Amino acid sequence: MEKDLAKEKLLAAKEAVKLVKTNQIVGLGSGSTAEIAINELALRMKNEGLTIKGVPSSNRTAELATSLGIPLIDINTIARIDITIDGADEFTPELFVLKGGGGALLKEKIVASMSREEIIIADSTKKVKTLGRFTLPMEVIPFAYNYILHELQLLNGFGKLRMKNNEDQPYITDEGNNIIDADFGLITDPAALASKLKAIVGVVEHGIYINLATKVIMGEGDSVVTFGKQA
Ligand SMILES: O=C[C@H](O)[C@H](O)[C@H](O)COP(=O)(O)O
Repeated sequence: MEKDLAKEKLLAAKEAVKLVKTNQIVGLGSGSTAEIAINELALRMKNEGLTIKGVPSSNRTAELATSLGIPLIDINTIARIDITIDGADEFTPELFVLKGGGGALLKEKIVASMSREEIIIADSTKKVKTLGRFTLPMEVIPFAYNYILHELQLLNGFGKLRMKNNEDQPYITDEGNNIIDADFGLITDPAALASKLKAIVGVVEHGIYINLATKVIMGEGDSVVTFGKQA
């Protein structure tokens, strides 16, 4: 039977949004699954009087949250975020996560790093045994992209500069950088790869999350499955 991914995303989003308490500062993720959660948050505000302040992880998310009446707070005026709900391109049951398919990984990772709880929500196609089925997005300084593409080859990887949809121009992130999508095959040692990538000059950030996600909530069929310590 074909999976109903929209339903699985909605189930995961609803479950995650139940964890949000009134007066919390809430990190707002990016991407199609996170956007469902943002809509659900707005519904709880309207129906239950939930009061929150949101920290958006992308310009697009900021626009969506504002259009739904979710008040935002400047990330540089706060020390911590109580809870963040975000999507993922892949995750493992051990809570390694790969993100950045939508190009928002840098701000998402900053928001995640400031969050006491980082809740990843996903449909069941996102669960993998080992990261690497999806290419690994990396945010890079435009001046350095060609150098970085060569350095990735020395790590037995293959990178490609992401282009804008239907255009001959490189994709530009919210922070004015480029994205390289890198293929390393299956990533059997995410920590080792992560530190090698961070050591390349010009790499701003990569999409591997290690010790950042506190819980993954996955929709599967008609129910949700939770991964993580508090599962
Ligand atoms: O840059 C994009 C983000 O990391 C997204 O959270 C990720 O790509 C998953 O997006 P979606 O929920 O649309 O599959």
